[in-house]
Amino acid sequence: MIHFRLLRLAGTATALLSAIVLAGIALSAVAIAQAIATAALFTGIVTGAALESLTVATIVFTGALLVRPVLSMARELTVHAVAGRIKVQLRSRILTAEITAGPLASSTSRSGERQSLLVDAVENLEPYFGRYLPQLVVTFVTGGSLVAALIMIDPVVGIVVGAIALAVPFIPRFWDAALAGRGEQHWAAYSSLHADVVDSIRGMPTLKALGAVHLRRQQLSAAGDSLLTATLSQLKLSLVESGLTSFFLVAGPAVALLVGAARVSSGELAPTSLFLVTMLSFEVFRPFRDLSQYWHAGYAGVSAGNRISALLTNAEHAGSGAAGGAATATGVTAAAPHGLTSPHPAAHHSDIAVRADSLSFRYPGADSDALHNLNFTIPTGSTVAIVGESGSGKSTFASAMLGFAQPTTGELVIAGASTALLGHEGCSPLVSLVAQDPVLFTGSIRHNLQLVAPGASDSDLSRALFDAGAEELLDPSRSGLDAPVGDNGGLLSGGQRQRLAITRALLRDSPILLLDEASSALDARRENAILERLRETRRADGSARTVIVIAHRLAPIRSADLVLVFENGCLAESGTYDDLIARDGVLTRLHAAQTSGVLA
Ligand SMILES: Nc1ncnc2c1ncn2[C@@H]1O[C@H](COP(=O)(O)OP(=O)(O)OP(=O)(O)O)[C@@H](O)[C@H]1O
Repeated sequence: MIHFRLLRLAGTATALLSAIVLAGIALSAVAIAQAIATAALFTGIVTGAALESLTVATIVFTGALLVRPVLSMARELTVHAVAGRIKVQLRSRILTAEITAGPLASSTSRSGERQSLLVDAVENLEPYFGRYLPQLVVTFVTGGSLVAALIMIDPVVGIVVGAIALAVPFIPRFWDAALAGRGEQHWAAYSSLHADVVDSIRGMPTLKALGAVHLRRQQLSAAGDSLLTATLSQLKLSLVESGLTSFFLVAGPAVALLVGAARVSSGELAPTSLFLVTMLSFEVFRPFRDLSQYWHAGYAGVSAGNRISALLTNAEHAGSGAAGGAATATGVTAAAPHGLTSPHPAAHHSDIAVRADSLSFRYPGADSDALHNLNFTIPTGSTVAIVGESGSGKSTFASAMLGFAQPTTGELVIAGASTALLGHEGCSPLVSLVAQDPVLFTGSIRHNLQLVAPGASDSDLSRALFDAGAEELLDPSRSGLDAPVGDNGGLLSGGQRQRLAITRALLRDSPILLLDEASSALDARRENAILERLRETRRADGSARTVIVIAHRLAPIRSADLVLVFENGCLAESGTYDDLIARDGVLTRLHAAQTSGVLA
């Protein structure tokens, strides 16, 4: 089972795999030399040869005895070095793929499943690359050479041994498909259980609050049973395979001995050659025996490798769209295909921060657009509010701003450059997103802030906390910047978490700050005060920052320079709050619904 797709996963370590193969072949060569010396010694003893004539055989035998452990150690070290390198490379490729694919791709798969792919699937590939694959090559090289040698000594014994040796790896190929299928089932059951456990741990407070712990326990227990069934079903088939392989491995040398003895009695093989033929026959099957220990690693590696390959291939496809003709936001230009707006050196200083030009976006597999034919401009330095009912496309627009949701048709231009050309890599320095439920990392306030601004001084951090209205976090009685935030900010209130996330975004100093319900945990008065402060803050170079606020609540949008009202993915209306309310359109309806309590 050499899968070339899997070989590609080994990346630059493929060449190093040959070092393991060479060490394996060297070990086999030493074992063969030892076998030949043993045969010579036996023959010498049986025929009563002079001791001096056995000196060479004795030296070879002893030398092989000493060299074998050294070579074994060298091979083990190479296996660990190569496998370690492959794992590091693969994990880094998977993480890069995850980052490139962005939140849209991850929203269609479970985080626990992705976690088991990153940890367990990569771990499963270690024995595949480090043991199974090199041993496969060693087995065919040494087994094939020995059978050829046996044929030269005695064609009949050689052909019989060759035929049995061929049966060992080929007979199991009849149920390859069944084993691969069960391997897939096993992996699916394993990763699903893993994902359920991750979900349960993450959602434990919710499960307890809902009184659903018992039900969840039952579901986990059922998932555990499915995994057990899948494991046993795979194990049964593996055991049949191992049994058959073991039979051939024992029968092979025995048959060689019988055939050799028959050839001796018929006078076609010298009795003294029988020792050599028997010893060499044992050596033909020794690498097969080693290989049979790694059958399981082979199947497990193929199932894991297939999943990793699929993920990487999907990411490459997804990435090729965004990265096609990509240019960095630093002004490196590329030819703009299909008339897209290409980045230019003045991109950061454009008067227009954002321009949607007949922008439409449809999620893969959806039957309607999440964003439909949007046309508007957002001037640089302005504060803009995007409002709309739930599901109207506000967060999808935020994904488009970050280069994750690439326009299905039309164009989204940020600071003079098309997001299709910028890709996520290019959009990221231009747009800092703060989501409603931001992720904080275990550690101190300083640790979370310096994640984006490693060189920022304490006064920079304090100013940013002030600008985000989070100055109470500097309270010395709470250890100030060194105060721990807890697991995902568990030691902070919802509003403090959100303001710390806004501070983090401010420290990135990007031209556009995008707040997606980022202050929803605050009361309206405080939310307004923070937005006012954000309007006043300047970037490090003194230029005005464009602030885009996605809001459910109407209170924070009253003072916005421009309000964009989304409805079913379309731009229903736009203007200042007062103009729109005076127009008595969609915003008025939203306003009325909110004040009457229909909308939250
Ligand atoms: N990952 C996704 N895959 C498929 N469809 C999606 C995905 N995310 C959102 N949608 C759909 O796209 C439409 C717009 O969703 P979006 O999240 O942008 O709305 P929203 O205005 O931000 O809503 P809310 O105010 O509730 O957050 C909805 O119909 C939603 O069901």
